[in-house]
Amino acid sequence: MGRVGVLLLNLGGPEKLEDVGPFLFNLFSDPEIIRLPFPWLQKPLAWFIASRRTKKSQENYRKIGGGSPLRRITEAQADALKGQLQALGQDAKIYIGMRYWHPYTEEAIARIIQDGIEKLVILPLYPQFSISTSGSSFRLLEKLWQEDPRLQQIEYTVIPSWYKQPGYLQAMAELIAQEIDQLPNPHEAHVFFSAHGVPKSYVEEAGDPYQQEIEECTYLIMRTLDRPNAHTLAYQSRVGPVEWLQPYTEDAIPELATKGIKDLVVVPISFVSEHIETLEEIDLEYRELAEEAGIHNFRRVPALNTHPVFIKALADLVIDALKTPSVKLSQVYQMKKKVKIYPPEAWEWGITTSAEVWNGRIAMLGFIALMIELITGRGLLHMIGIL
Ligand SMILES: C=CC1=C(C)c2cc3[nH]c(cc4nc(cc5[nH]c(cc1n2)c(C)c5CCC(=O)O)C(CCC(=O)O)=C4C)c(C)c3C=C
Ligand SMILES: [Fe+2]
Ligand SMILES: [Fe+2]
Repeated sequence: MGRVGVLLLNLGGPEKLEDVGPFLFNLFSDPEIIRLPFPWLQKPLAWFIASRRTKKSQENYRKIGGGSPLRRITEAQADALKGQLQALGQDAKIYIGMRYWHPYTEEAIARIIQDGIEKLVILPLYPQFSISTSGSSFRLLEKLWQEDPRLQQIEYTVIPSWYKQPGYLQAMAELIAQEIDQLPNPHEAHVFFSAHGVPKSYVEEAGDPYQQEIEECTYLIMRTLDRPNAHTLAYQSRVGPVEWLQPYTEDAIPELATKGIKDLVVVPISFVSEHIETLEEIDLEYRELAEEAGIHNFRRVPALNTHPVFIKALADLVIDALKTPSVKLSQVYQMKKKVKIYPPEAWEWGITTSAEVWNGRIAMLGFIALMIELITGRGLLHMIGIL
């Protein structure tokens, strides 16, 4: 085998408070995060939503130490994975490609080319597939592949999702068992899975397999845990006015309290690293909500981070992927076959590489100037006689 690389895909997070605004702009510029019927609206709307959200989001990042720990944790996972692969006799270079912040996917790809990688495994750090997460990174990669003939020389394979991997299930079950056993009445603990939500239309209209994969994953973890405890699945972190997957975590917690539940073990299920939604939303907001509702024993299961059983699971995934026939980026959407691409024409125009963010800002300024001109009846276009 030639030179082997592993590309870990992740979301990225603002490292400092001043990164929050541009990070949110990148996120909302993604047509897989806000699906609009008119692609030209994407950038102006991204700017509008990002600027309205920045202050609130900064306050949350301030509460967890002034920035996201995601880069640091992902780098630690990459180091641990490299070591584990080496122990299994597989040399590989590990690359980190974030979707919305540094180190960007484009930077990782540039280094993969520079290093002369001949065989590449593409591994998203999301156990379950969603259009809005792994799907978005795969689309970006597809675009980069189409644009660069040097990438077409690389033999690559994609791991679309891996929530059934036994080592992953084992590591999750171990962490849950540890928390249950620290409660005064372990058998009464209610295991509360809190998944990151997505808009309901993603599942019902666009065919996102995310909900189904989350439900199956929850079932498999409970089976691996093999305890008689009751469990619930709910969805957290809703953004915007549309309906998201239900039940919402913030409704499900008080409802469990009304049923007399006093001991809760909260399991973040859709993400493998600590991030703002575990450290702020669950640890601060939901804990307070539970306390007010009368749930006094509230424990949160830590994210996997560099849990050795989890790192071994990632290494096994890589080694298996190198042995089996390759999966192409264009096949992923066929495999997740219910997924409809919406709107189709958005992909001609809409993919936002982080390098294009400046174009977006210029487009946004142009749009604002046009709006001002249409409202006031004065401006450049009137001066040159177009309006
Ligand atoms: C599997 C995990 C995730 C899914 C699914 C997901 C969908 C999704 N997210 C937003 C909007 C936001 N996400 C934000 C941060 C964020 N999201 C995830 C994971 C998933 N998102 C992570 C790990 C993080 C945080 C990284 C970190 O900094 O630690 C944010 C920014 C934070 C905030 O302002 O609250 C937004 C906004 C949408 C709209 C969406 C599905 C369409
Ligand atoms: Fe998110
Ligand atoms: Fe979120």
